[in-house]
Amino acid sequence: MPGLDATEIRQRLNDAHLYLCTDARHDRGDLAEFVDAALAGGVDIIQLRDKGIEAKPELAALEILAEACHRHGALLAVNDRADIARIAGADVLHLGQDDLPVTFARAVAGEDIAIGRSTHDTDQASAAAVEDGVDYFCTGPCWPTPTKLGRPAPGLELVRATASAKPERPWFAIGGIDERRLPEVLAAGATRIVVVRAITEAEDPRAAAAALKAAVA
Ligand SMILES: Cc1ncc(COP(=O)(O)OP(=O)(O)O)c(N)n1
Ligand SMILES: Cc1nc(C(=O)O)sc1CCOP(=O)(O)O
Ligand SMILES: [Mg+2]
Repeated sequence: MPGLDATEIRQRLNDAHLYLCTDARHDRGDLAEFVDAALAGGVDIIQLRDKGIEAKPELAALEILAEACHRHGALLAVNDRADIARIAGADVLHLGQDDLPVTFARAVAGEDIAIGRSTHDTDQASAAAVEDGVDYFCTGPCWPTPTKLGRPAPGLELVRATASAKPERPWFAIGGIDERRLPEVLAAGATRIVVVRAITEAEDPRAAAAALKAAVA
């Protein structure tokens, strides 16, 4: 499958509103069906986030995600690992504050990939809004979340501060967001969101994604 170039990826990133992180669902064995449903519901970007997964199963899971993303016109994202992102032909690499520095990650992952940054306070968000090589950033957690245990939550105050700063780069709110809480996130000024459990744990992932997408887009 031919990959998208950097300009197309950035354009799609700019148009994206709903970003999903999922693990490889080895416990359920339904990755292909799950991602197909989430994408059919309107997810714009899917990240494989499976902490501690070995390279071979990670690449196998990414092959499933890549095929589904291609079919649905969505972006494929890899968490943490620039080498895996490059081999998998991912569109996006997501890096946290303690992950690879962006210059090293870009040297490994190549030019035709967008790089995202996690931020947890206003200094980090302001830096990510202008840092060379960064294409988008996330602010969170909006609420404490079992998906990222031990990460203190700056809450919606960080969303408000980021929205007031009017960054030129796309940015997403993350952490504890679900359909019930989404109106508060939007009222705080976010126009793009990242979710995990709101879709991965939904009985009907397609309906869950569609409800979030309708509210956020
Ligand atoms: C889209 C998106 N936003 C934030 C994160 C969190 O990244 P990080 O802080 O590096 O934590 P881990 O996910 O690696 O545990 C993310 N992965 N994706
Ligand atoms: C992976 C991750 N990163 C966060 C951050 O703030 O950077 S919050 C988070 C987990 C979000 O999961 P859920 O939607 O299940 O609450
Ligand atoms: Mg990380």
